[in-house]
Amino acid sequence: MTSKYMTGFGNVFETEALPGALPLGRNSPQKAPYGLYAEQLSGSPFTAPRSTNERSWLYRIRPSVRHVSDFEAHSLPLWRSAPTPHEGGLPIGARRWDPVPMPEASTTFVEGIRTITTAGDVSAQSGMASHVYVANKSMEDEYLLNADGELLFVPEHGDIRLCTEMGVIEIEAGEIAVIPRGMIFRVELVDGPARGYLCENYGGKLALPERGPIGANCLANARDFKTPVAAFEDREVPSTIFVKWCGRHYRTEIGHSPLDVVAWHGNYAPYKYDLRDFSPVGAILFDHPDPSIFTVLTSPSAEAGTANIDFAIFGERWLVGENTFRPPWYHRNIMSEFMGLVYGQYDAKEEGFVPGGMSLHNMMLPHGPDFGAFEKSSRADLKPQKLSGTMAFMFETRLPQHLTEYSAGLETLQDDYTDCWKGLQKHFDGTPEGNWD
Ligand SMILES: O=C(O)Cc1cc(O)ccc1O
Ligand SMILES: [Fe+2]
Repeated sequence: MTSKYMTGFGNVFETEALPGALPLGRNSPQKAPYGLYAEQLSGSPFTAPRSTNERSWLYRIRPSVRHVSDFEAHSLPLWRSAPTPHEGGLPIGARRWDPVPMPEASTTFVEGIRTITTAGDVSAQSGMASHVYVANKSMEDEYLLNADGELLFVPEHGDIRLCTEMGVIEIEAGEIAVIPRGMIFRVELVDGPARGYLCENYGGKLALPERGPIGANCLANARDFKTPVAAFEDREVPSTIFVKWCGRHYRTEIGHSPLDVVAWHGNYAPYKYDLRDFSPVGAILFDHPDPSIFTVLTSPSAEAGTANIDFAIFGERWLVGENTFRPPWYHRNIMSEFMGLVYGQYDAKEEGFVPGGMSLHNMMLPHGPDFGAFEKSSRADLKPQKLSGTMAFMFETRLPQHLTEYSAGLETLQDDYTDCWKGLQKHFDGTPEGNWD
């Protein structure tokens, strides 16, 4: 199956899977074409400024009150929501994990969500959660509605297909997708088991960052984002919708597929993006700029420049800085940094940080290149160097991130991570050159 997309970020789109299904000139005709029901899906308050106002009109076989109405409690103990403070024993300190093991038992995407960190408060619509998903089974006649936040998918292994109310998105490692808050969808596996990272954004919607003096081009360009065309299912089979609402899980049983939107228009919609389309702008003479230059998407908070989440990537690029220590510097940061690796090697941690693995460097806690990276880069011949075949990323938030009981107890948690800095010796000997023997 090849999905079809419309291009642009935040555009007002219109799309119909059957000719004439989209009413012309009005949103709510007395009788919508094909006997469809008209329904508005509001992603922002009605009165939000135009720049952040998001809503779509959906023309569907049944209104969603026929899909999602009677709930029973459901248990998904590993999919947690903020706040989860102080579950992980010692709450602070740098942490790194090898990949979450693939499950042996049959596991769908919903069953395979494992929360690694949470930040903020889901009911206050502020903060986020970093998850890993593992799945070896497609969701069949099963769907998810997450009222708690939009979901940013970062696949690491295995292609997945996101069948949503507003169309079908396929993504592979190197691509991302965002499913808006409240959208119903299911996840299918395209080529076997899948694993990836998931950022659940409780706060302001992910948007393109300002470019400032960079100007009108580069970084993530709006035209490279893709939103699916309308696609609907008219399938009458017993089906389950899982609902996550204020951190609790529910389920509702219905007799048909809820993916029954025949046409839609608006600017509240899912999208995908190929991270390899990102055009990095960096230091072309000296020094290592702040990683914010690699921000793909940002979830704003009410405070300017203080993101609820920045999603930044570290992909292919040239390093050309003269008389420069080229990897990231040592630092402490008021924001907290969850990192993952999709493929390749990360220049500050060539060993130990592997694809599918992850690390957490929390608010104001020190970190930086490991001993090997420091030694190598301090002594390297500074010819232009291409970092190839690599894609690391960061979910960075203004809020501290808390481990869950699950992530603190994961068998793949590296108990020797902080040893990676143990070799860093004193080079100070009172002379301006220092001692580099
Ligand atoms: O800690 C990290 O590896 C992420 C990071 C990368 C970088 O280039 C600069 C700062 C930073 O926090
Ligand atoms: Fe950092």
